[in-house]
Amino acid sequence: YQNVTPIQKGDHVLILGAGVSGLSAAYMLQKRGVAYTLLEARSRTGGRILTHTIDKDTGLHVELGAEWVGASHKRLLALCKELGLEVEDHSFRFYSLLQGQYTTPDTYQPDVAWDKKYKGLLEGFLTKSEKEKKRLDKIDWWRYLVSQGIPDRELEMRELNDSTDFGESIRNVSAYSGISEYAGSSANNEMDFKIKGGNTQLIEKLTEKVGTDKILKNKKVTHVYQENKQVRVTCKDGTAYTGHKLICTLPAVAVLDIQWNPVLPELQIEALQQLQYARIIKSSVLFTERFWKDEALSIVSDTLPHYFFHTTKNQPGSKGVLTSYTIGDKAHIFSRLSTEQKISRICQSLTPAFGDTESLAEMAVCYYWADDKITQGAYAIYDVNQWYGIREVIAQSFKHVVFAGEHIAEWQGFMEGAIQTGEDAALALIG
Ligand SMILES: Cc1cc2nc3c(=O)[nH]c(=O)nc-3n(C[C@H](O)[C@H](O)[C@H](O)COP(=O)(O)OP(=O)(O)OC[C@H]3O[C@@H](n4cnc5c(N)ncnc54)[C@H](O)[C@@H]3O)c2cc1C
Repeated sequence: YQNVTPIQKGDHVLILGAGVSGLSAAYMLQKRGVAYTLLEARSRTGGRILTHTIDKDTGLHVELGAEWVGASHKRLLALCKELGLEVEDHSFRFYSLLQGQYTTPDTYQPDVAWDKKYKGLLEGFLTKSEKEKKRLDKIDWWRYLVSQGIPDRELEMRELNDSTDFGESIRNVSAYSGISEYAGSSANNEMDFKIKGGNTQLIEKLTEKVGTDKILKNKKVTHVYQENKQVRVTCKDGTAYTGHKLICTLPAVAVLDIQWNPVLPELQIEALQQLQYARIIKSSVLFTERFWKDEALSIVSDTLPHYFFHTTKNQPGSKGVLTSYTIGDKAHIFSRLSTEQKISRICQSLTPAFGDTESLAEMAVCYYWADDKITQGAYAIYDVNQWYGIREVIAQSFKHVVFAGEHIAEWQGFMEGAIQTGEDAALALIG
């Protein structure tokens, strides 16, 4: 946030988007006594944090958006503490289901020599120069691993595991993005905790602090006019709001959807157009019993539903929910099935592990983020040449406007990154 002119006493800040980034920005401004208004297109706050009660009788809930709080996510953890929210263990054991063969974690035999080499590559990354990091950004993660001699079976596992993290094949991920993610992550790869009662608790607490009267819902901003000393926005419903500065936390497609006057710099528009968002569908199936027995069950598979985990771990009762987390091309194909077909497909995929379970499935709730009209994807994915090529350009402030959000953060793709950029944008304006 260089070259940002700070606000003056009495100035008013407009914040576009009441996801966790916009709410964190507002909370920071509120603590510093700065006036603000949040404008949110949806009829709810939270954006890509979306807890859903799947079974009203038992209160079992699932996360349709962000799931895990990582052990390295210091700002998120500090915010939870400050707001009196408890985080609970949400880590899993990894089973695998490959070519119809079900394998328990204790029987999986990693390739010892490759394991050692891989650990060395991650450690080595931490001392790499900027020049070397930029070089890594020029090739994809898959090709980089091949160039380092990864055995075929390990490559297959990395593709299945890492594509779950990135939401697309690792051929669409720059080697810089891949290695920096794993070199900087906790032992559980940031799949450590979740907020007790659901991640939406964070949104509710932030909303309380920020003030419901300051958050205007159903306000889809369509135009941003920047004048000499102020910024004016108009919304789809014809209403208009004025401020002295603006924090824009919208995902790339939503930024491009706005008519900017004056227009955004051409390079920034091109960069926003190049940024892809991962195709992810989460399908949560409610079962009448937890036939999988292991509360910490998760299964990496080569089947269409891709990755399964026991979402209701730590939630009481005999009923339970398995969520399938399907990515990329698979997500698109899976999303086009009816809910009944999705349940069947999930149960069929699990047959080698548990036999016929379809009669135990009560219902399912599915959310395909690529079909979300506002985000058009789950989270940003930085392809070859993009981390160093376009991220900074997208993040560049423009007159009275400062940008924030998951897609431009160091902890990109995580709640942590959304919070960090929201807070930092507010601090940059405060000066
Ligand atoms: C399937 C999935 C799984 C995930 N898993 C994890 C995880 O395990 N751990 C983790 O930490 N993170 C995870 N994430 C990422 C995390 O959800 C995001 O990083 C974070 O919630 C993004 O917050 P944000 O405020 O930047 O964006 P958003 O939450 O998208 O907020 C932007 C807001 O802007 C609003 N908006 C858009 N256009 C306009 C407009 N024109 N006018 C007004 N408002 C507008 C939107 O409605 C939205 O509310 C996951 C995300 C998804 C989708």
